[in-house]
Amino acid sequence: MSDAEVDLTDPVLASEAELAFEGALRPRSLEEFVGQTRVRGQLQLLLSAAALQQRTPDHILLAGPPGLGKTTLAMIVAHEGGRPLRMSSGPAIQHAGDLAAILSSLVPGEVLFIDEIHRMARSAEEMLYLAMEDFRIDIMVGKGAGATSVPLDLAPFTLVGATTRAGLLPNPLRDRFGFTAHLEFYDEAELEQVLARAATMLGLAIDGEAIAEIAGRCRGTPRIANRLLRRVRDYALVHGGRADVDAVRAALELYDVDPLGLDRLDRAVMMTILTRFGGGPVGLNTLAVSVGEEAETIEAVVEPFLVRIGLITRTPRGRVATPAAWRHFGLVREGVEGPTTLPIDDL
Ligand SMILES: Nc1ncnc2c1ncn2[C@@H]1O[C@H](COP(=O)(O)OP(=O)(O)OP(=O)(O)O)[C@@H](O)[C@H]1O
Ligand SMILES: [Mg+2]
Repeated sequence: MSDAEVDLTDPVLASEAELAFEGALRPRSLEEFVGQTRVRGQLQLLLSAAALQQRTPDHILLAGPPGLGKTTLAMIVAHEGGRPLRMSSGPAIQHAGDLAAILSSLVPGEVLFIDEIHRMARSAEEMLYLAMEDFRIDIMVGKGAGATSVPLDLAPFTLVGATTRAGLLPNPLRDRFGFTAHLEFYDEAELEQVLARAATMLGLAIDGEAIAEIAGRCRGTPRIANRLLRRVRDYALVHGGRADVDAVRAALELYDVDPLGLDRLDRAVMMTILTRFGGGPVGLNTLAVSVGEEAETIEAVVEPFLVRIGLITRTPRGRVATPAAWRHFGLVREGVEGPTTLPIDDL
């Protein structure tokens, strides 16, 4: 998702001012970047080796759900190497010519960030293969029988691609990245660090218990953590109280964020599987139509988190609700004996 767009699937909508603030909260170095220990180590090695040999680092693909730090890492790659950064996105590259214009104007060593790279035009994708491999493109001059292709040398650059749907990238493109980083959801301890850092930057006095409560409810996602923190700040401000655990609970209830961090769309998806399809299996497209949302959003935004917390599983025949899901929503599957509700701690 590009940072210019407001994420409509987010539990708490962001205003423009808040998007700007999100930018200000971005860690600027690998050292400041919380969590993703594995990816951080891998990136560190790749960047240090390139620096030692004084060459441009290999191309990097960053894959994972929205809000886990892909754009942030792309900026860090440029910043750590002291390289200029050019930002573009798949949807902005609808013709090979759009890409040729960008590639031919890169300066040596520049980092080219293409967000949502899976949404780039096919013709541009093919141009990119050659550019990534040989730092060269072929430009077509003229039309019809008289058309000729003219090779154009490019400055060496590092491509950083980001995608929420690595599976949609054609193999030839995926294979040309020297390294693919799969970003994972953050655990609660890491999210607490993200929140503590953001609270300091916001000048918000908040206690550890309140931070832990938010960390447990932000879908393993730093972007959501930062947004929920701002809603808690608002709540404390308006009610003239402290940003304590009561303020967190009240604010998050107001914004429909449940104790597991599920937002309205997550719950709509779960309730559809549970009540309309008897727990599944249900196919992705059927599910998307039933909740009135794009299949891509369900697959990239909603599903990874529901799978991760064990509420659904993906099977070849479709999505299936787990026993934990029936319990969380206090429902009983038809034909199955059992208690109607269990405390959430049992999940
Ligand atoms: N590891 C981290 N440590 C601290 N803050 C982080 C971290 N990762 C992300 N953030 C915060 O979360 C926000 C969202 O991160 P970012 O924009 O990089 O996500 P993204 O993966 O590019 O999302 P999208 O797929 O929607 O573009 C940033 O403003 C940043 O402050
Ligand atoms: Mg991004």
